[in-house]
Amino acid sequence: MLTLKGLSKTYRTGDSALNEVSFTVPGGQIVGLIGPSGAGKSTLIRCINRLVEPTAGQVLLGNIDLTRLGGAGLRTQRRRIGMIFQEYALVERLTVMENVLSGRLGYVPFWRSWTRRFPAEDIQRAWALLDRVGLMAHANKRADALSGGQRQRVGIARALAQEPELLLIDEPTASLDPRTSRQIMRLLTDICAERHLPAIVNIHDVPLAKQFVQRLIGLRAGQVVFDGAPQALDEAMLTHIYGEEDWQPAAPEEDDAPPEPTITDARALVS
Ligand SMILES: Nc1ncnc2c1ncn2[C@@H]1O[C@H](COP(=O)(O)OP(=O)(O)OP(=O)(O)O)[C@@H](O)[C@H]1O
Repeated sequence: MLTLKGLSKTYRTGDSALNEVSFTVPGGQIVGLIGPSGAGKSTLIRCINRLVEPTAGQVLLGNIDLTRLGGAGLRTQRRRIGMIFQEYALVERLTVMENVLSGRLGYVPFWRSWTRRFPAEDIQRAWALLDRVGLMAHANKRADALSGGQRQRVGIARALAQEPELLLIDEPTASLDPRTSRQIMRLLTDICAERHLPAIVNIHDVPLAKQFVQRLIGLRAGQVVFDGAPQALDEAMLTHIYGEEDWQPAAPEEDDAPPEPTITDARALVS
């Protein structure tokens, strides 16, 4: 379980990016984080894994407050957080298997990682994960030979190889077509449920988020202005969160159906 208590961040420039953000994400739940550009979504994700130093507040993973840690303690606790990125962040010249195993690097002694000698149980775990994400047949391919959807599957398997207790997912589908985006969101929600993992997904595509997550949190100017089920997120609330900014993604190409003929068109056909 992840709990944020009064999390705030003011950058040195004076920009107040987060203002007293508090919420809890129980195991198995994916929260979709939405909001206009500059609302503080990336800052929130980065304050959780301490890539950005919060100005105030607590980040509790289980019962450990990550904001109090530094040095080795922080490094150890960061292993508990799996990250999944928009641009996958794979090592292109390494194989799929090697990329997945790199999720274990925080656990193996330096000399082993340097010689890429991973313990047998790590390799077994990596095979099981590749099976789960549907990439068994691609284990020995180089990452740069994969499609976008396959790369994101590697990114997911790598994050899981870490055996995380929390997933932070940043725009996982922003580089993917609509169909692949739905497959990736389905895989993520299934995996979180199976493993009882809490997750936060920063997502621009509100309709896609509404389709797959059980809970949405809307940020506006660093504050939580919506926290609830997708069904409760109506047009009025979306306008409140986004103001003038458009929350609709571009019309998906594959769903482009020919326009329904109007009555006038139909008459023209029979005349
Ligand atoms: N390194 C930084 N230094 C100073 N201000 C920053 C920094 N990073 C972000 N900000 C400011 O903090 C606020 C929140 O930015 P953030 O990137 O978290 O928003 P976001 O919701 O992720 O936006 P987007 O959807 O465009 O990525 C903005 O006002 C931004 O200008």
